[in-house]
Amino acid sequence: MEKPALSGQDRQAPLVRLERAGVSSGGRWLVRGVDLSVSPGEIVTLIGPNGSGKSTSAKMALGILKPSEGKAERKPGLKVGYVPQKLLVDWTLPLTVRRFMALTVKLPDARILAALERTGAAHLMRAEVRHLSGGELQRVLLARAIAVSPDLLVLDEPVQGVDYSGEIAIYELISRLRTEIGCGVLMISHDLHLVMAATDQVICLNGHVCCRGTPLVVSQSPAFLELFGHRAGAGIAVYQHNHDHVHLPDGRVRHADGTVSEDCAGEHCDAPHDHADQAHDHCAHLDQGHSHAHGESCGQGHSHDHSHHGHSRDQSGAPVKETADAR
Ligand SMILES: Nc1ncnc2c1ncn2[C@@H]1O[C@H](COP(=O)(O)OP(=O)(O)OP(=O)(O)O)[C@@H](O)[C@H]1O
Repeated sequence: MEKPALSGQDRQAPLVRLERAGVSSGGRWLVRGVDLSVSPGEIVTLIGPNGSGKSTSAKMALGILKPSEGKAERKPGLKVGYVPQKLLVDWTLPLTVRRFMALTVKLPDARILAALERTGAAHLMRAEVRHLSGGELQRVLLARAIAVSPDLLVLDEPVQGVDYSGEIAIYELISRLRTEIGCGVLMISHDLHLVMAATDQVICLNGHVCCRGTPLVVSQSPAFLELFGHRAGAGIAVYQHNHDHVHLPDGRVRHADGTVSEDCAGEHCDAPHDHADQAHDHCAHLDQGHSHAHGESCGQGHSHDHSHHGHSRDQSGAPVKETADAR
């Protein structure tokens, strides 16, 4: 494994950086020419079809795979929390969440509980892992990843086996964890239908970097549309909330059309909170698992334009298969 080369105390320095990195195996390139960096507090999402090199790129970033060409650099002493795509667990054996959390890293119960509390899974501490639902398992895996107080979270398909509303809740959770912990996040998403708007950068792979940018830029990029078809571009939902009014410091309200009034009566907003962010990523009620159609009021005291729609997913019902927890 190569040595981390990033010089390190600057908090804004990238936690991890790939430069023109590629891996070849058995005489063929698995992925090539990958440039990416993740800084503290930043979320970078890798998308792309099956076999496009997402996991391979993440493994180069983690140091599990050494690039055959290009560079992979990590901040010295980098602590990584990893949610792998697949787990090596014998599901015929009883295994409680508590034991599972401490399988690869020795963790005191208090730390396990605190991590589970952060992901809304404290009540599952004594549950058997094999009995967890898809969403519960992902919360437990996230808890296990954050229990090591990571600088960087690497999440390989963190919403697999999770239904639509649960998927939004998990994205909300990841976004909140990033803010609370201040870690960087490198996320792999196979799902092209719902990309978290909190993502600072989406990198679309297809054996090489096909396009990159903000979620909206990528969803409209000709390379993305060519790769996935125009239907994917039309169906992709960037999960964001576009508030339709802004509460001004003097208490008045500026509406989407630029007019200003004394209040926001008629806009389903009885909570005088700040709506100034036009695409923020937090809406606590979504953690309770419900969702809204585009432009629909959430009925939770303020009005949103919820842009998550056009979604479908393959529900295998068997979120965890086998192999390779590289933590
Ligand atoms: N250890 C390996 N040896 C040889 N080939 C590999 C190895 N790991 C992955 N590959 C191949 O490399 C390519 C990229 O695989 P990778 O797992 O990175 O894709 P991915 O985008 O994460 O796919 P998926 O969405 O299906 O998980 C695939 O063609 C895969 O078969």
